[in-house]
Amino acid sequence: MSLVSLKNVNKIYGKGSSQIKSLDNINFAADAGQVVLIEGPSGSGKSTFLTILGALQKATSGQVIISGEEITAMNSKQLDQLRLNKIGFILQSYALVPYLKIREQFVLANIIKKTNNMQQLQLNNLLEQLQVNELLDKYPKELSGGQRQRIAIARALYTNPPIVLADEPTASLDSKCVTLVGQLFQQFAHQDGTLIVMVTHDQRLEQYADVIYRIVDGKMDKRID
Ligand SMILES: Nc1ncnc2c1ncn2[C@@H]1O[C@H](COP(=O)(O)OP(=O)(O)OP(=O)(O)O)[C@@H](O)[C@H]1O
Repeated sequence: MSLVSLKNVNKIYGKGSSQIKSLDNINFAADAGQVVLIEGPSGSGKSTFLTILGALQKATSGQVIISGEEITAMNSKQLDQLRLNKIGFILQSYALVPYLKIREQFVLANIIKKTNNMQQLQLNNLLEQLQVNELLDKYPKELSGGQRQRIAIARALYTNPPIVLADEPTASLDSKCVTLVGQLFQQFAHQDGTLIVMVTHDQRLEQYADVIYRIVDGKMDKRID
């Protein structure tokens, strides 16, 4: 069984004449251990797709199945638990807490999700691999966009989620860092069985993907398998 799947999913924003069909009958499935890339032009529905796949918002119709559970009927508490235990998010906004030093961002993640997080040594290795290990005593505002982005990636991976959903994870990164992140995603997927789903404009990430889909005007096609 697939780790995540969407069946006949539609998403309509707005009402009446101002309606926008952001997702149009999407069928999608992905397995543990895959790096999946979703590309498409601006406004094509990529972020909408990712937020529905991550149970951050509901589809207008269709089924969303995460780890064998159909989420449509879940209440907000159940959805919170599902997201906490199963999904690591890498969002465009980075979602770092502005008044916490970088090391405290990880302490906070450990307070929110208490079990199955990385040991200190694993975290140190991860931060070193992403070349952000010297930044632990800084605040987010003292970092560049690319440094913040790599911290957000480390924080998402820190809790060992079976599913990582990434929205434009390399938008602020130079090519050297794209290589680091691409290799890291492959390592987590192929060695640890993590499912990585990323939506992006960044063609530099294509070489690290096992499967590539394209969304145009809310419709999804598989491009490379
Ligand atoms: N909350 C919302 N309310 C109304 N319309 C929305 C909302 N979110 C997205 N849309 C619309 O849905 C469509 C798809 O948007 P979405 O953000 O998913 O695209 P995208 O491919 O991620 O774009 P980008 O690459 O620019 O981030 C767009 O027409 C957008 O304007």
